[in-house]
Amino acid sequence: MSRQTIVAANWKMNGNAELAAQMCRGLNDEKFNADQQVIICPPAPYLALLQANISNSQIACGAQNINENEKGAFTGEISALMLNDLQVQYVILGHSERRAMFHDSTELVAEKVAYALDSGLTPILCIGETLEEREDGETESRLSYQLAPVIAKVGIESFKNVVVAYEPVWAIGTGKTASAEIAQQTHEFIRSYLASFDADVAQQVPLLYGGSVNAKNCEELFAQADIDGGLIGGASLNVEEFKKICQAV
Ligand SMILES: O=C[C@H](O)COP(=O)(O)O
Repeated sequence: MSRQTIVAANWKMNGNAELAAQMCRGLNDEKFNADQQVIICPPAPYLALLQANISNSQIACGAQNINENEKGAFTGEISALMLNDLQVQYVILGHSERRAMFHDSTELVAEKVAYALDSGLTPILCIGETLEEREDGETESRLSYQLAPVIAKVGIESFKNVVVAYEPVWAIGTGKTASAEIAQQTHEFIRSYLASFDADVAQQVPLLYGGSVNAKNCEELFAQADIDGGLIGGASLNVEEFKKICQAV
């Protein structure tokens, strides 16, 4: 079955109003494949600016995180309702930087995914192993450990509205991409793990690869059977390079 292909930009804490304007100018007139979605996830202050200036119906915006509460005294946080207000459709959850630096535990990520889904947002759920875990042969157990609480919380049916991004921590921002073979093997495992809950749902979930993807290595990665696109960090800060990546999927 054919799945939606997605190229998502995660600017992390980078970019400015000028990059937002350049990105809109550069991408609005691009022609993408019929089933393709492009998602730009800037820092929250630039969401409204991008939303207002994107005119291509295949480009959507995403946030990089939400709080698991509806509203209240949570200084510095943003809520799903605020994203609804701006008509933002996607939200990255469980990124390894948030798990490592901001204490987003697997249970908290599951809560955030549940809250995002309840609010009509589409979560881009990030999972991935460290280099040590890979070398110790723990990749699969780590990935299932990260997926299991989310499946337990929201149910496998809800994964029809979830995008999963596999991002090996050792490949993020390091210039060391997983080889296409390793990435495919791992994506195949993720799909088979989801299939152990529901085979039909597993076939529908877009699985993105993230970790030092650039205009040179993306084609081989995107050609793999279980890689449905990418979550792009550093290379998404350059409009021309990001365009090439979008065209390669
Ligand atoms: O969310 C994006 C990933 O962390 C990948 O970042 P990167 O492309 O800079 O390695």
